[in-house]
Amino acid sequence: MKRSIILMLDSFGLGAAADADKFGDVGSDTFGHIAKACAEGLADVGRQGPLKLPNLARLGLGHAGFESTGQFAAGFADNVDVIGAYGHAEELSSGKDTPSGHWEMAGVPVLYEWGYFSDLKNSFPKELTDKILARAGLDGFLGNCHASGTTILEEIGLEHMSSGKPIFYTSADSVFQIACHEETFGLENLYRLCEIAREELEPYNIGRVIARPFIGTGPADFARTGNRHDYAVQPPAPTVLDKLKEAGGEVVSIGKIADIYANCGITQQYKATGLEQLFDATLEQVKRAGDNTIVFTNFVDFDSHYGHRRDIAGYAKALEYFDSRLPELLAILSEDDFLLLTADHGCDPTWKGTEHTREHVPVLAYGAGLKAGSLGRRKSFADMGQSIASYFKLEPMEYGESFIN
Ligand SMILES: O=P(O)(O)O[C@H]1O[C@H](CO)[C@@H](O)[C@H]1O
Ligand SMILES: [Mn+2]
Ligand SMILES: [Mn+2]
Repeated sequence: MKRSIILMLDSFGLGAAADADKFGDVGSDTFGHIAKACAEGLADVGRQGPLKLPNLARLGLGHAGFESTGQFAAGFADNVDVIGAYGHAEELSSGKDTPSGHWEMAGVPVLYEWGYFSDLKNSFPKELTDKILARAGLDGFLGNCHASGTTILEEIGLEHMSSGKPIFYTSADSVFQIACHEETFGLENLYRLCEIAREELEPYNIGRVIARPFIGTGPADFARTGNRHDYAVQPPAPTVLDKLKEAGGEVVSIGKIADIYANCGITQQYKATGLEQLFDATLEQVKRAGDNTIVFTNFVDFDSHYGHRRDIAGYAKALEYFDSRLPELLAILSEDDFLLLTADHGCDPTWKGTEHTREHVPVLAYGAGLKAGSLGRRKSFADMGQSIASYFKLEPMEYGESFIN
């Protein structure tokens, strides 16, 4: 029986990439810097002491980090009995965003430039926002800037509630984000507005429109909800998910995966909010999965709750929780299954600003006849897509080199 389980630890980078200078990210290292802060006692909120990830270490995380950066992350050493095949990968895609990382991992790098709204203030062309507002029957909007999604709610969330004007904001990513209160503005109204924006953004080559619903009564208790919805454009070519679907296989999306691939190549989807629910849903779907199935989960919290929020202790605690659940998954895998743990970009919580960081990502592979040991530095995330194609005996992808025979 052939089944591939992909766990995407959103933003869990493994050290700056060779081209990090183009992004202002030289020296960034999501994993290494979290481990360092933990070892120095600087991440003792809700957890304590050195970063402990024994199960990820057995899959080769510490070793992959060593090969990526030239040094073991604090608390990780080579005296671990590694059971997995481990490596790290460089990104071919031009951007350090979520769709680029996911699509490349599935065999389709993004070699063109996305459109960006690069002005920090007055970020959106008036022509564009006028069209969106007219179609939505709204007489104005707030924001119009680069922002952190939680900070902007503290600043203008109340004004949004009293005026009924949606909050439009962006970031260094190719995104158009709309934050609205779930009750005063309404979730369905927000989704409708995002669909209009998606259509009007067509000429701007923007990767994603993101609905950012929130609840609460004021800055002290505003909270974004799990009803976030991403409206991505379609990948530029069929990914390995499309190929497996076409060949009659099942591709099970858990969490944001279906959104990120614009539903392309997905045959079943399950929503879940938070690491615990996402892990539970993954286990449930792995138990149900038959032959020729991919179960693919995006663990978004690492990125959205901790990386972008520059919350080092929160990130460390989340990693430790994730690690503690891994034995449950390993226990239900059979020898033939192909487990892959990776990331889509970095988001170093010790770094300046609130954006992603251009980093290598881990490639932790287990099962599928793979021998324990190093896979080295992979030239593209697409090596994972190519390996999945090879594992399922699909036509080879255009990009990537398989590490599975
Ligand atoms: O600050 P928040 O709203 O979490 O936004 C972040 O999340 C977006 C999509 O992942 C990124 O582009 C970044 O802007
Ligand atoms: Mn991401
Ligand atoms: Mn992000």
